[in-house]
Amino acid sequence: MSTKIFIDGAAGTTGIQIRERLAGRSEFHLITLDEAARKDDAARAGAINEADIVILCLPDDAARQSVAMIANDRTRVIDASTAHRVAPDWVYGLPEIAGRDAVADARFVSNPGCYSTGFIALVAPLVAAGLIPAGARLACNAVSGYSGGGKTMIAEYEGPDGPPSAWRTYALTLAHKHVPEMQARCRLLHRPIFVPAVVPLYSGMIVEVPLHAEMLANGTGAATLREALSAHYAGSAVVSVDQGYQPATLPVELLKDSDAMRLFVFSDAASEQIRLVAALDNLGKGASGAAVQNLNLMAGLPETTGLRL
Ligand SMILES: NC(=O)C1=CN([C@@H]2O[C@H](COP(=O)(O)OP(=O)(O)OC[C@H]3O[C@@H](n4cnc5c(N)ncnc54)[C@H](OP(=O)(O)O)[C@@H]3O)[C@@H](O)[C@H]2O)C=CC1
Ligand SMILES: CC(=O)N[C@@H](CCC(=O)OP(=O)(O)O)C(=O)O
Repeated sequence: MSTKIFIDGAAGTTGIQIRERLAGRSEFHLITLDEAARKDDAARAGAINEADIVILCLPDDAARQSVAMIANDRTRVIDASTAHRVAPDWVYGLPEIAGRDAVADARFVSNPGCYSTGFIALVAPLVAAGLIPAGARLACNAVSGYSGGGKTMIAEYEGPDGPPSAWRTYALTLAHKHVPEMQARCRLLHRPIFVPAVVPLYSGMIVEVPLHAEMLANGTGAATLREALSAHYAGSAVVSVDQGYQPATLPVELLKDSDAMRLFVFSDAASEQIRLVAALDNLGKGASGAAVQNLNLMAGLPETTGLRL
């Protein structure tokens, strides 16, 4: 029997990419609403309560509204929005950190933010291993393709006047919506300083955490960090850790159109300064690819089915 799926927000950027990844998959039956009904609350409530698993690809308030529409004890949820990412009764949908079984068994799964995926993948295993102290005051620089801002930013960058900028930084209030999940899911005592930027590329992402060796547990250098990350992600078909790869540059397009994520540990010869770097696609492991990976686990299927690896 196929699992009934409803994507609430299926006409949006993340929703469309999830539908593309599910096309032709006989394990799933997709419940759809036509254009006239897709924002009709009664129609959405009907679809939500008919579904076995609902994937929310909506703004935060609409996502909260969808969850409130559940009137049974059976429908399970994957929420791509920020609404439930630090909620205690939701499993954080980064199976490489939360655990595959936790995601597979969960009723409510919160899909991570795209930047948070890179940051948490780099930092959480190193904090857990005691190599980055929980009290470390971290910074995170990142660059994203403009689809990260959904339909509104796509319209801005693809409008008649062309892209508004070749590179622009933002979150200048230091209150970006991903910071709470970054801190909580890495078990850090202090908020990281988050410095994101957006470029005129549809999708792609680099997330970086610069470190001084003095910030780390005694004697920890780049090799130790790389070994710890390699051990943590051993056996993962989605997340890989590059061994001693030292290119001169790393383009934001590196993992464009892929659902995988590559992690790097760069250092100077003396290992006194280190750059932890994650490359992913904001719509791949950063959103739709991650949602399909979580969906596979929740449906009892191999986690990489249908992913672009
Ligand atoms: N883009 C990305 O890289 C990532 C996005 N996310 C998150 O995923 C969610 C979706 O983002 P994204 O796909 O980019 O956003 P989009 O703006 O591209 O799509 C959102 C969709 O939701 C629809 N919608 C809005 N309100 C309602 C409502 N009340 N009922 C039904 N549908 C509604 C919109 O309708 P309409 O078409 O009429 O505007 C639109 O189709 C957001 O919470 C976002 O933060 C998470 C990780 C990465
Ligand atoms: C380039 C850009 O604007 N990116 C978005 C984050 C995209 C993402 O991860 O979405 P959610 O956290 O909303 O789910 C931003 O910084 O707000």
